[in-house]
Amino acid sequence: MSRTRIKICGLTRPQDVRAAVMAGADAIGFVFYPPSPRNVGFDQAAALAAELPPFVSAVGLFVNPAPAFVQQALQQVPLQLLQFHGDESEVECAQYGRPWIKAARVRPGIDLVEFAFRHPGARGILLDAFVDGYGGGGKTFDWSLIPDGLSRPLVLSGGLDPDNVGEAVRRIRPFAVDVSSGVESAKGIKDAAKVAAFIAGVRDADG
Ligand SMILES: O=C(O)c1ccccc1N[C@@H]1O[C@H](COP(=O)(O)O)[C@@H](O)[C@H]1O
Repeated sequence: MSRTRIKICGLTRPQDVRAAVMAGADAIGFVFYPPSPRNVGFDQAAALAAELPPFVSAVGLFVNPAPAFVQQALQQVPLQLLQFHGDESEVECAQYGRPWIKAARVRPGIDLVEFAFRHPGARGILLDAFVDGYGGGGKTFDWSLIPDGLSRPLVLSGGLDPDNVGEAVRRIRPFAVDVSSGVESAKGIKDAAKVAAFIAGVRDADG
């Protein structure tokens, strides 16, 4: 069984970056979306990214961004991956020439096979619950809506936490999991014990 990759998203403080790294996170996420309570500025994200050791990736999360905004982020912050969490098209996501993943906001009726087909350049398809405000809502979705054989690495997110992530990994066997709300004490403030418990839950399920 391969090791499920783990991204901890919405980091705003250096101590939270260190806690995620110490607990074994593979990637951390910076939210570049001003309406989010987890939004960070480019200078702030660059300082946080400087805390990262080798082989831990920095992911930039965007929601329907203006191209100049993404270009500026790329100039100031060493991002290994872009995460598009809005209504961006394949062309809009691909224009930066960087690896990217695309979030689908899952609710009954969505055709995830067709969604993946519409984003052939995405390195992975991230599945999140359909919530107001595009994401980070701490809400799970009906995992039975996930089709077999999505033909792309699947990143499972949406309302994951230390209590349910083991079941999620055992049932879905995603390539990776992504969490924000479920490891927080307040929005944008990570709880080191919850981060450690979340990662332990994934590792336990990996077997
Ligand atoms: O974290 C945010 O504030 C956010 C804002 C806008 C779009 C996405 C956002 N976060 C992503 O949402 C999912 C689910 O988060 P949660 O664990 O349910 O809180 C996750 O992929 C975050 O990266």
